[in-house]
Amino acid sequence: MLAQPQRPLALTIGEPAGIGSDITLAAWQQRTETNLSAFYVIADPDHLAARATQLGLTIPIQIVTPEQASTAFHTALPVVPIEERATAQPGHPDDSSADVAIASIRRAVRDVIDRRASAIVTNPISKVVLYRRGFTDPGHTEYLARLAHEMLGVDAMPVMMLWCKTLAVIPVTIHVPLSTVPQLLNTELIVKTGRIVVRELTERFGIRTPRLAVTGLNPHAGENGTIGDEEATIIRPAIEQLGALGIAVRGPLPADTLFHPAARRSYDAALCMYHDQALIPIKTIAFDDAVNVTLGLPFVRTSPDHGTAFDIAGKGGANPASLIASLRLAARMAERERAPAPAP
Ligand SMILES: NC(=O)C1=CN([C@@H]2O[C@H](COP(=O)(O)OP(=O)(O)OC[C@H]3O[C@@H](n4cnc5c(N)ncnc54)[C@H](O)[C@@H]3O)[C@@H](O)[C@H]2O)C=CC1
Ligand SMILES: NCC(=O)COP(=O)(O)O
Repeated sequence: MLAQPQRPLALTIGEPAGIGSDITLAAWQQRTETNLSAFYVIADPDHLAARATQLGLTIPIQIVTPEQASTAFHTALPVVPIEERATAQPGHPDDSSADVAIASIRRAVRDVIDRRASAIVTNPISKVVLYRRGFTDPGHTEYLARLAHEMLGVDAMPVMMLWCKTLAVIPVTIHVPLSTVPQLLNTELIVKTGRIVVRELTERFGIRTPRLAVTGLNPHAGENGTIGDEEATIIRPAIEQLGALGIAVRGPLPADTLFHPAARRSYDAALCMYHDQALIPIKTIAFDDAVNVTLGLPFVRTSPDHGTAFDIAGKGGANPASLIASLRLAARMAERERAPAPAP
């Protein structure tokens, strides 16, 4: 069977006052030397053009349908327009911000479900701006699962993974207050998360037998129960269940010694108990080009590891490397999805 031509990637604009526009323009400019697959950005074209002017860039912008994007991509930045008008100045989100960000995400999901796009790449949103508008999900990760249910009828458990070439980390609990982590952690959650990670590292990353390392929650992984008992009551039973499923898994391991180079070579992904335990190590070693991947969804979604960077938006200092890495990884994952399965 012949493979069909690759569909373009759908890129959301994110928070209009953030650096989403800056790094999108820069990524398109670097499309040849970074070997980018075609993408289109879902945005207010006038707002994007104004940002290019603010940055002193001369970049051709072409309004397209998703079907026209791959052809246009060679000579212009393809923009699929949304109805909502963005009015926010760099660094200053306004009343238009949340509606634009949400409309862009919804359109991207629609396009990937309707097979006009091969995968979704999201620019950073400002969570607090969305919350003020009544947005009830903690972030993209959970919102995309909600949209998968709303638009596709699929019940997905989304799993956040931050990935770079030498490390993959998964926060089992995500955007929750640290004080609630011990109540939210449970054996079933760790097992379900671990199973999704192993399935997707196999299917979407081509790792035949993924090796998991699981952190403890407490210092020194509880020091045999003398510094907390979550390792014994919650985490170790989860590791035993994952092991009984044939998964290569170790732990609970002290988190403070799990991320030096030699330790990192001993596993393919680290399951961590809370957000900062996972994200601090990867943002420390690879802030410029780590990628946020949502596992567990019925479509591919990646995103830069950083946020809206209001302090530098529109000023010319935004590094597009993490967005470029996100576009490249999404294209690779979508390509793997598209490849015909090997004969049994
Ligand atoms: N996927 C998403 O939508 C994400 C959204 N956020 C949101 O972003 C907002 C701001 O978050 P912060 O914690 O301030 O983190 P941030 O990543 O936006 O900024 C932290 C520091 O890194 C710098 N920085 C970030 N990206 C950069 C780039 N590409 N090039 C050069 N410098 C860069 C910023 O200028 C700032 O000094 C929050 O509202 C948060 O919710 C944060 C992470 C991911
Ligand atoms: N700290 C990572 C982050 O905030 C990304 O969240 P999401 O919007 O991708 O769910």
